[in-house]
Amino acid sequence: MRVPLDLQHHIYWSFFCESGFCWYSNNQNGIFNSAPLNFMLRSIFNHRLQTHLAIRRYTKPATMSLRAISAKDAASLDRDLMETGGWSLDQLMELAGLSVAQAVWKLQPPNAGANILIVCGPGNNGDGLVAARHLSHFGYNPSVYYPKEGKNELYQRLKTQLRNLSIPFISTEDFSTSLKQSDLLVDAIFGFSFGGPLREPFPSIVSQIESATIPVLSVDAPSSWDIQGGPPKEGPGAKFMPSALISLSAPKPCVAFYKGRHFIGGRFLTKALTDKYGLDLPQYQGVDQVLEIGVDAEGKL
Ligand SMILES: NC(=O)C1=CN([C@@H]2O[C@H](COP(=O)(O)OP(=O)(O)OC[C@H]3O[C@@H](n4cnc5c(N)ncnc54)[C@H](OP(=O)(O)O)[C@@H]3O)[C@@H](O)[C@H]2O)[C@H](O)CC1
Ligand SMILES: [K+]
Repeated sequence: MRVPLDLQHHIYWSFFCESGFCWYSNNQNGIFNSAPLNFMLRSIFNHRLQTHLAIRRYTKPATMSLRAISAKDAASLDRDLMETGGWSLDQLMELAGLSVAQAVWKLQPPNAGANILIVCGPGNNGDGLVAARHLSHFGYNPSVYYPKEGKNELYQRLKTQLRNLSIPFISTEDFSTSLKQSDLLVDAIFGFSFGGPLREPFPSIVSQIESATIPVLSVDAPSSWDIQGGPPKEGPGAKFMPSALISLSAPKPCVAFYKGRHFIGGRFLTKALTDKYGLDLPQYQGVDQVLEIGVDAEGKL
């Protein structure tokens, strides 16, 4: 959500003054050691600091926080959508994947780096497969690493669609080279059904992503993180902090451990459903399938 220009001016000015206040505070034994000057500067900086804090409060809605949904409720919400809401899994994954592709665009339009590596997992977090198709149509050069394929025939159809667009599938041998040659990585390995320590072949994959120097966008949760408890205490993923995260439908509790840019996607919820699960209905703008939000999700868990 955009902050109006005049407000931005105030924010920059108050930030400047706040920085000045810190600089001034660190220089009290230097040129600012006269008592009247000291008092005058402190008043000015305090006034500006208060203005800054007031503006921060005023701008809070610009980085709105949305209530989080537990893994159990997220699975139940998906069942509601499909069993009583008239949705099919294909449709939900299509919109989820489209929002992932739009988040990539917002992070990095193709002219800023078009080589996108998408790592897909065996479950529905593989909506990265859908994102790969949209990214190709958006003008990117996506490639997909799909080390353990899911059993659902839907994934085979998605693979066919990607092959028909000549989107390359990367082999395990080529993964580390491909990682070095890419401009951004989409982590679509595990979402809200991940649990327990990583099983093969994922420990080494997560380790490589964790130490990658390119930006990473994680889908629904940083893969290897416990959905409730955040990063593992040790081992692969313990230091994994993707530069961006897109939560689908609603943030998951592990967002409390996350620092970085945060988007919400999956523009298919109704007010009745968000009310049932105690969630917020994101205020998407125009035709956008994705909305940037803050990271301080408030829990209803
Ligand atoms: N409403 C929405 O917002 C929608 C979100 N979608 C996306 O779907 C995922 C949830 O998909 P789901 O299939 O339930 O689960 P995951 O993709 O998170 O993971 C399941 C697979 O992961 C394997 N797994 C689990 N833990 C481990 C582990 N420790 N090590 C290795 N592998 C693991 C699991 O393997 P099993 O052997 O246990 O079966 C599964 O294969 C959600 O997060 C969104 O991204 C959809 O688009 C629908 C709408
Ligand atoms: K993920």
